[in-house]
Amino acid sequence: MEEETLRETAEMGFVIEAEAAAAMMTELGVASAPELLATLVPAAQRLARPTISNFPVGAVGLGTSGRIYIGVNVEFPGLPLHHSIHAEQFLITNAAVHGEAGIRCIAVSSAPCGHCRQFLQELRGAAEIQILVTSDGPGSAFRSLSSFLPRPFGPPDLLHKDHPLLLEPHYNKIALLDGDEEAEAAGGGGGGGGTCNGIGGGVEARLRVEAEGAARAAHAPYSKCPAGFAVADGRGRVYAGSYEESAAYNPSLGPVQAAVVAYMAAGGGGAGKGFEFVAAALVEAEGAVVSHEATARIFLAAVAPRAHLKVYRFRSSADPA
Ligand SMILES: O=c1ccn([C@H]2C[C@H](O)[C@@H](CO)O2)c(=O)[nH]1
Ligand SMILES: [Zn+2]
Repeated sequence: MEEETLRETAEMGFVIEAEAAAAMMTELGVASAPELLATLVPAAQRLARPTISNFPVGAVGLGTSGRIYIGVNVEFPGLPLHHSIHAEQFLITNAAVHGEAGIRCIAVSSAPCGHCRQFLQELRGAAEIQILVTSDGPGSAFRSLSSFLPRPFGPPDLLHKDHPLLLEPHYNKIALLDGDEEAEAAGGGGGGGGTCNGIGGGVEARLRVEAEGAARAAHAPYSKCPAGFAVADGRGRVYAGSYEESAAYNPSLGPVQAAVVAYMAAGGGGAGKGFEFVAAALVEAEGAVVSHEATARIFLAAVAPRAHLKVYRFRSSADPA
């Protein structure tokens, strides 16, 4: 039965539609959706990219829509460890990329680390998120996030209670500067027209539009510096991710990592394959107190050295939502 599950999950990738989840429950003789999550964890682990640790982590979460989202850890040889993506962060970002409104239940292969317990605080109703650790054995049960992290520090310490949280809609005001202003803002380095690296203007335009949309949707209430990143593969397909901040700052997930999640969730970068990025775009505020440009350049130099990066700026508005 496990082999069958593995095969099906590999076919369905990182998102399982509600109908497909129901069919899997019937096929596997599983009584409830949360029970199905635990059953899928080994298959999720097989999608991980632990190229440094060789320690695959798989996380499987149930969305309020009934969809199931998979998360895996992703490591990047040649880069500092803080560029790594934890499975739980991948799961939440995967849900965000697909417009999911909430995650209430997660099964994960090993105990969530402190950094992930903190990252999950960004979700509305975090205390009640139910987590099951499959390595705890067959008798293990779902337990609330508040039992994993009692007395948390989180969004209520810094934000008004009505402020949108992660996975809730964000409409940050982003109006890109035009080419000339942008060249000035970038010190002459980021502006100008034309195409680079043999990338068609159509792809370049889509990268800009997708990165801008991702910046509009970013959760950056602490720095007020929303940002979005988009990458294009060799076939002209574009994947975008939004910056996701944590109230505790360090567990924040950068827009570059979020775009990697979007790329992998769509089937890119599987085991044995590299990250075939040929071009990228970053959208962030001019003079942003939190900037991702240097990090994005370091990341691309290590992971996809041929990829050309264009940086687009917008004039920072006083109050991004
Ligand atoms: O909560 C956790 C703890 C660890 N890892 C990953 C990070 C790294 O890739 C590897 C070893 O720590 O496991 C996760 O994905 N989630
Ligand atoms: Zn973690």
